[in-house]
Amino acid sequence: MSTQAPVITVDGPSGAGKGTLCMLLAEKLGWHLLDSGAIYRVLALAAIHHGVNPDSEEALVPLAAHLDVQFKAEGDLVKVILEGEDVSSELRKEETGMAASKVAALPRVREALLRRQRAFAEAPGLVADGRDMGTVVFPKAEAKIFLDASAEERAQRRMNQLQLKGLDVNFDRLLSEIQERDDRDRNRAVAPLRPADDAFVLDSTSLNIEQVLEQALSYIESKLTVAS
Ligand SMILES: Nc1ncnc2c1ncn2[C@@H]1O[C@H](COP(=O)(O)OP(=O)(O)O)[C@@H](O)[C@H]1O
Ligand SMILES: Nc1ccn([C@@H]2O[C@H](COP(=O)(O)OP(=O)(O)O)[C@@H](O)[C@H]2O)c(=O)n1
Repeated sequence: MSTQAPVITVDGPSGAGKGTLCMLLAEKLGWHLLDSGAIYRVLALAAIHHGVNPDSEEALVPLAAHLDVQFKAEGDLVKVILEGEDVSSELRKEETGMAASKVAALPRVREALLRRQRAFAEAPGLVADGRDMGTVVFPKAEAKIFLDASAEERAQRRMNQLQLKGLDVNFDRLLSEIQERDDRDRNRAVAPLRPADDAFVLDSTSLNIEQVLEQALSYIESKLTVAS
């Protein structure tokens, strides 16, 4: 990898707080942000929109290679445009996350998306959110965080988040969906979810967002000179 810009990776399971932490870090540092999960989610939506079988690696690879997606920052929000259509709200649905974890288990699909993800590493730096940012996409990243939390805490966070959006959600169903996705992400043959050997593992189960940010920043400051 010939990346000039420094990279901070944040990997971990669904609901651990990666997106929240990455947004705060990117804002504080003035760095770019890569939400790699959104790319897998967009691909899953593209497959659904085009009637492509989400189990067919053969059919998904060309779709992944030519994915027409734009991320447009609007204030605090990022609008996701797939083939000219705003798919931002469809993207965050749990069923889209589930479909994403199925397409993400296919090795050639991951391969087809590698270059697109690495292209985000531009000056002054990149904060990258995902499952394999520190292990596969940016193995030479300057700082690597693995953000975790118990499955129950993550389901509770997701439930609060969906309720705030006015959605009617069931805790047991959310918990089992999160566990099913965890199992698929952790046990796939390629780029499984796991901490990089040199990652700082941060368990946020009993930490609030400010405490997570504080611990992440103090780790990053020990690795880089830009965060102070
Ligand atoms: N440490 C924390 N304590 C409580 N809630 C949190 C914490 N970190 C994030 N959250 C909340 O949990 C929800 C899921 O966080 P998010 O950043 O989307 O997780 P992920 O990107 O890992 O799936 C959001 O509503 C977020 O505000
Ligand atoms: N770098 C990444 C990011 C996401 N993914 C897959 O995409 C799915 C959705 O990722 P996400 O980060 O948007 O999900 P949440 O953590 O927000 O629930 C995950 O369950 C993974 O299967 C991946 O395989 N590799």
